[in-house]
Amino acid sequence: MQQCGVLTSTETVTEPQAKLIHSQQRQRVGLYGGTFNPIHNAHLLVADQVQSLLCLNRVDFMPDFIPPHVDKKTAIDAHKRVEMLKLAIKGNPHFGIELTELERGGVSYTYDTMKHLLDKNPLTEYYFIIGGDMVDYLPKWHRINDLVKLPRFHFVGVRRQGAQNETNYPVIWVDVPTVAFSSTDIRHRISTGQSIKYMVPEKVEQFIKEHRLYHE
Ligand SMILES: Nc1ncnc2c1ncn2[C@@H]1O[C@H](COP(=O)(O)OP(=O)(O)OP(=O)(O)O)[C@@H](O)[C@H]1O
Ligand SMILES: O=C(O)c1ccc[n+]([C@@H]2O[C@H](COP(=O)([O-])O)[C@@H](O)[C@H]2O)c1
Repeated sequence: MQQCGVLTSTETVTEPQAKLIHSQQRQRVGLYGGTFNPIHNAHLLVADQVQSLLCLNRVDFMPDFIPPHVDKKTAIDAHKRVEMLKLAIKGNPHFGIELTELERGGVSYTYDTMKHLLDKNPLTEYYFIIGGDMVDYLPKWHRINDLVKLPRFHFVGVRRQGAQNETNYPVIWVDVPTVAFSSTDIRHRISTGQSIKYMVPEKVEQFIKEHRLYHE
């Protein structure tokens, strides 16, 4: 079991120790960007495992406005995606929601988002969580070479079935049990009348039913 505490000392602190203490005072925040159309249990499992394995103070789910993927189908409106996120994370003190991309509007390029968040929060170290499919896609990301050079920014990769899960860009890989399904699978199951029980939190399932989402 990893210890995630902050260093304390009653003795005179040497410079390297001071630097260590200083670095540990920084907030370590995981950012989990996605369309979350809808959020599902694999997202929650990934966020929970990464938070605990990397000793992050918290993980913020960050819904995108227009996903940079050209081939992505239009998602349902942002308000409903956020409502489902709220229901899904309720009660977990390590989970939060970052709304900056919805507030900014337009295409949600991660470089633009990170420039903004890093400037706004100079003591925060960011860990941007991506699935293996997104890792494969990194060469096509907007200003990727500038993004990976940003200070206090790290990519955290989680392997995903069906992806190559390979890159030359710097990625901290975290071993998380693989769960194969996606939001696409869930939307498909709903539109064809199949059960999504245990694939999304119960409250999210209820919300989808009440609002007749994804029924086509
Ligand atoms: N089952 C999974 N295992 C690991 N990572 C996942 C999984 N599902 C989604 N992710 C990752 O979560 C992030 C947000 O994903 P997103 O909201 O697009 O979900 P999705 O299930 O991939 O959706 P869709 O099927 O609509 O593309 C991405 O980095 C994606 O790679
Ligand atoms: O900045 C980019 O070019 C870029 C390209 C692909 C994906 N992303 C981000 O990666 C996250 C996951 O993307 P998606 O398409 O799976 O929702 C989301 O926060 C996107 O904004 C970012």
